[in-house]
Amino acid sequence: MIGAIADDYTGGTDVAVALRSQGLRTLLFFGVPPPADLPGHDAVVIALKTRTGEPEQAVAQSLAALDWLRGNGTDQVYFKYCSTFDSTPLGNIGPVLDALADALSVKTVAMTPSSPHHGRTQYQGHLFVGGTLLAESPMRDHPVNPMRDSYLPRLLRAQTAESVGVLPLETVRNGLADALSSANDRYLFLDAVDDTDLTVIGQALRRAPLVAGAAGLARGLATARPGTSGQLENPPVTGPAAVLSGSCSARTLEQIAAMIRVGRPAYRLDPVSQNDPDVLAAQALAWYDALPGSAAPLIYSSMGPVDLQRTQEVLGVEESAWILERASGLVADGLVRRGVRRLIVAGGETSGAVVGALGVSGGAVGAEVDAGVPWIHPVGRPDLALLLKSGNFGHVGLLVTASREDG
Ligand SMILES: Nc1ncnc2c1ncn2[C@@H]1O[C@H](COP(=O)(O)OP(=O)(O)OP(=O)(O)O)[C@@H](O)[C@H]1O
Ligand SMILES: O=C(O)[C@@H](O)C(=O)CO
Repeated sequence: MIGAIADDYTGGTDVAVALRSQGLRTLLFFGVPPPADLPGHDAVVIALKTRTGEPEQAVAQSLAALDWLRGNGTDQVYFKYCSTFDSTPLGNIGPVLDALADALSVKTVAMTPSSPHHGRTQYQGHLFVGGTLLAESPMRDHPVNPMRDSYLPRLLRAQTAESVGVLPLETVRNGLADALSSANDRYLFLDAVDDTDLTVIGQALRRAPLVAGAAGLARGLATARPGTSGQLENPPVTGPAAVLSGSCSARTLEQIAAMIRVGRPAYRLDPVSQNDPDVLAAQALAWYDALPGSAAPLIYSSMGPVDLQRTQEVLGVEESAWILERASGLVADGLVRRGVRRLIVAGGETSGAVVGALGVSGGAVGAEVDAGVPWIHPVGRPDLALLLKSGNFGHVGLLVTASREDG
């Protein structure tokens, strides 16, 4: 069984749907699950909220997830980080990898954030986003972890004392097995620019106890698994929809503009004018209560880099994120109590706050609305569906279409 540990919640849904797409019956948990009788499955994803915050906590939670996975029949652990390698010089990818590799006594961990389905590719150790170097993509303005370098070994070396190397594309395509067996580096970034590369890598790594990367390599590993056995099915959920966004990623901003363009009611959470998250949330819910129509509304704090910098100068990066994440959780809870049945959330951290506030411990992976964006059917809540959208995922009209009455 493949057991994946994802460092954020939207990353968890992304890797879960990648495994599912290759026929693996996949269970998704938010946080380390309690002991339970699980339905038949071929893969488990434990989504954590460890991308940002203290490295010690990220390590402790990842090791707890590892213990759970080993106790539940996992023969291959996959550490899922972001396809744009979201992290800072303090971590948390390096510290978590060090801890997992030590715990599993692994000499070399092969990895790549390449995920061609999402337009991410690795060439000569450099990460590209839609053909643009990472550091020249909109990720350079990310609110919490701006990515200002594109060379993966340098990014990881800042986070670990272990050695880091690259397998160039030519070696991946001609001589991968030899290169892997003679590798001396603790971490090895494998170039991959298309799905065939990832399938070949997945085959070569099918017995590796620990592999890391984004959804692309998880898909490659899944293709190497024999005897897959169908899907866990969930009927579609109907009922009122709402969109909640804390993502400031470029694609989310375009999706929000599309919501506003088609005339959806929209309410902006502004932490500068109100820095008490409870009041901020109460005001948004009062606005929702006064809405006349039935069109799914948008509640958002998303803003472009210039406005964002201004907010962060006033409140600080962590404080503004904390206010908005707490407010988003309260708003989500209030919306569901008011009858929202399809809740669409943009942003990984924001999704973490929402899932926590709703007390959702996990769910089945349902229909994929767009690459890496599946509906999640929370355990014990057959009347509720969540769409947790990674910041840069989805077509421009995704928020509009997913929240339509027939979405
Ligand atoms: N107006 C704002 N001012 C300051 N911080 C904000 C604002 N809006 C959102 N944030 C914070 O920015 C962070 C956005 O991260 P989040 O993970 O939710 O989105 P993302 O990075 O676009 O998504 P993903 O991680 O899926 O790529 C959150 O912590 C959120 O609270
Ligand atoms: O890999 C990605 O880009 C996403 O799954 C993600 O991690 C978003 O937070």
